[in-house]
Amino acid sequence: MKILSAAQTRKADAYTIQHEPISSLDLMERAASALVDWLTQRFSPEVPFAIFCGPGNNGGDGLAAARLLHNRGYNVQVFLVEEPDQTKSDDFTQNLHRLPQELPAQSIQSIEDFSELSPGTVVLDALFGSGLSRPLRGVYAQVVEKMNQLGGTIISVDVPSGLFADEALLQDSTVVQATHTVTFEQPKLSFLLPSSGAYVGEWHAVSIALHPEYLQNVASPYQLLTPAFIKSILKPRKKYAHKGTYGHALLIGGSYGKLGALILSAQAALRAGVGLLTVQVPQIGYSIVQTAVPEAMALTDLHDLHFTRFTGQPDAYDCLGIGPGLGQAEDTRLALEALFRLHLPPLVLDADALNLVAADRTLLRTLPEGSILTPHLKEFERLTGPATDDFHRLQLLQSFCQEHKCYVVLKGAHSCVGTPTGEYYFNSTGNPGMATGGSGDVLTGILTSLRAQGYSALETCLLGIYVHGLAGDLAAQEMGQASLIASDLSAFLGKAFLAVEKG
Ligand SMILES: NC(=O)C1=CN([C@@H]2O[C@H](COP(=O)(O)OP(=O)(O)OC[C@H]3O[C@@H](n4cnc5c(N)ncnc54)[C@H](OP(=O)(O)O)[C@@H]3O)[C@@H](O)[C@H]2O)[C@H](O)CC1
Ligand SMILES: [K+]
Repeated sequence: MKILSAAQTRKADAYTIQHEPISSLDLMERAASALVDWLTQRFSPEVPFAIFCGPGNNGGDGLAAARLLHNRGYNVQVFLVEEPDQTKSDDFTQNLHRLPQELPAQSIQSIEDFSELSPGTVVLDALFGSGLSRPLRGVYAQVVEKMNQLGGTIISVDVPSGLFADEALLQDSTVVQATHTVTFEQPKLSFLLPSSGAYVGEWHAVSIALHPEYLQNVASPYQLLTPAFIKSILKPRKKYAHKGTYGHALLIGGSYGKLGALILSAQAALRAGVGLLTVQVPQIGYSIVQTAVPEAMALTDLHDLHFTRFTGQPDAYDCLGIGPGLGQAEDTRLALEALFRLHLPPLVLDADALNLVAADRTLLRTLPEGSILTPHLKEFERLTGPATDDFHRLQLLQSFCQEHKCYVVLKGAHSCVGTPTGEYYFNSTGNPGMATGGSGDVLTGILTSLRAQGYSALETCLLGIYVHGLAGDLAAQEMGQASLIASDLSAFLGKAFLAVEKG
């Protein structure tokens, strides 16, 4: 699913109005009824609504929704938040005139006009949407602060007021803290980024049937992963397959006290379908891995406690994953330097391998093309330096991937895959229960496994993050988020793949 900028959304509107054709007022009516359908499915007519409308078409949506809710028997109050002589959009004005007599719009021109709401009132935030052009000030900021203080349910129409759809927030901006955001057609880019996304609550995209031609042809570097798209990547298994058909992966990692990370990766790699798996561990890990992961073959390092030299044959493997529990000893760094000088199969680098690369620019310069790196925000910052905000971080992601011709899985609530050709893919699965030790090691195992099975680097990243998050969602449905641990992710991988196959 393409993520459109605010400007592209406006062009989509205009294209739809022109080519459907449909009047802008009727498109607003279509948006408002999609919003009201969403509301009436979740709130019964006993629930009172207070609808706060701004001066533009976001406010117009609010007015139209007020009328539709009122006509369906809901108890609605309408408030117009306005600055003196601020121009109103045409469709706003038309919908203001359409309000029934018994539903007067009350004007709020200063915070003193803000009357108390009855307990349990649901606030509908229709102040500003994709047309926000500057931070909220004056009565708008005061009303938003009051809304947030009420502590009740707030449903934002299209975008939480005060948030830009595709630009960073300025320091100490006033923004609605939404419980839910009902957005039209697609999520906005700011919904998928950590700091701005925190205001959105749960977002729900409702279709308003924007013209498909525009959506098909518009160019956007930003995509949100969908079940159908992921299903199109999944390769079906062949009847006459043998274990060699599904590749041979190698995982290097584990060090004193951190063997578990490597074991989690190994179990995940097997559950993600690789045909053969070999792990290289320090001497202390030999009997541990042979016991914990009997399906894996084991190589040992000469050193007792950590990785100091690759002891296998590179061309025996279809993908090499390195990093889980690796440690950052000096002789491990040297071993990585020597490894990068070999002719290697495709690489997946995680955790300590990333930190070693970040600390040594020569390692970064010799990073093989097409490698997959899986940093979390902190590890990424070590690679590129600090980002001023989430949008700046996306620029750093793009230039890093282009400079090093690599793929980066930037892990987070909506993990983002950066590519050497400048695209960004946002994940749509996963939950906060996955913020637990070892979750990243499982992802490394999945990615190494998929790459060894012959998926391209990009397919590996997209399918890998999707099933990793989906396994987490399926596990959380059974055990809740707090009790979810990394090994549950591997345990639910099979169900995740089955769910992807079903589509
Ligand atoms: N395809 C769709 O998604 C559809 C969306 N719809 C709704 O339309 C809004 C976008 O409407 P728009 O009128 O472009 O923008 P807003 O309603 O967000 O507000 C713009 C007006 O507000 C003024 N403004 C902007 N920022 C501020 C501010 N910080 N303080 C005060 N006033 C502000 C702006 O005036 P300026 O000229 O001063 O910038 C505008 O007057 C979208 O979000 C959806 O809700 C359609 O209903 C259907 C299709
Ligand atoms: K809004």
